[in-house]
Amino acid sequence: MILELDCGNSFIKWRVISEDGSQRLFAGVVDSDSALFESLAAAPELRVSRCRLVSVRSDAETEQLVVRLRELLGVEAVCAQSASQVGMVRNGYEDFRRLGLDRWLAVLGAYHLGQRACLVVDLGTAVTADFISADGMHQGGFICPGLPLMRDQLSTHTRRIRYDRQVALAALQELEPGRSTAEAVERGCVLMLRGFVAEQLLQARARFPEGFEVFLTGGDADLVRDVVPGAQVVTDLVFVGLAIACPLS
Ligand SMILES: Nc1ncnc2c1ncn2[C@@H]1O[C@H](COP(=O)(O)OP(=O)(O)OP(=O)(O)O)[C@@H](O)[C@H]1O
Ligand SMILES: CC(C)(CO)[C@@H](O)C(=O)NCCC(=O)O
Ligand SMILES: [K+]
Repeated sequence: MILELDCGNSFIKWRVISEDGSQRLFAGVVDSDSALFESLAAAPELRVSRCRLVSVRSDAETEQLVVRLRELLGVEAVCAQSASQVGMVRNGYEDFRRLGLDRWLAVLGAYHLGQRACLVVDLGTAVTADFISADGMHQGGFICPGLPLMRDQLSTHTRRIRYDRQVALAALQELEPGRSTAEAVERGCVLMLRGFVAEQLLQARARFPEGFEVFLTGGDADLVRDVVPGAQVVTDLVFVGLAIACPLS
């Protein structure tokens, strides 16, 4: 079994796939290294033989996780590294090492699945958009705060924006002007995301008149999916790229 980890800024997405990669055996989302090991301990008949991971955390945090994987599971994790090119796909950053590895892997995954020009939007702690031309050139992208950061900033920097998490979930049943703080903030922030995605779509249309594929990923992808009819929501997009960047044989 192969353990795959996508270590984001707030959560670790993990999954266990079969040796040949054809089956997804276990999967989960956790908020800490220790929660990860608890989840793995609870997976019945888990036998991890190999491991690959991508991390946008600090080198020290990533190294600490690699050490614990070695100690607790006896596996040597292979970590995705920056590259200026993988296959046809070329990194468009001035300094390719600066492009977030989750973005780079999502770009690799999208181009592999789409086989033509692509727009990739990843909606997590941060929201990112990346453009790839039909011949595999990454043209750069955009970064902005994601939903959790927008909410937090509003409550941190105001006195009276306060509401209950449960109320917040109910507020997103529709997007009419809010009639409570929870509705006003939750819907306002979702509309920011949707506006961002709509703008990326306009840019992609202008850049790629021959047509393009849109990929949405990240925990909040469902909140914007209907902004882009025809978009593919690929929850595992980073893992698709991880398998390309870190082949294990
Ligand atoms: N099962 C889940 N656990 C945690 N968050 C979830 C879950 N399902 C949806 N979400 C949403 O996903 C968002 C977090 O996204 P995601 O897990 O893609 O990113 P992250 O690890 O926080 O950040 P990033 O990978 O961008 O650094 C939260 O805003 C939350 O609302
Ligand atoms: C933008 C995030 C936080 C998204 O997870 C990550 O890709 C990252 O830390 N990137 C480094 C900065 C950059 O991509 O330019
Ligand atoms: K991410």
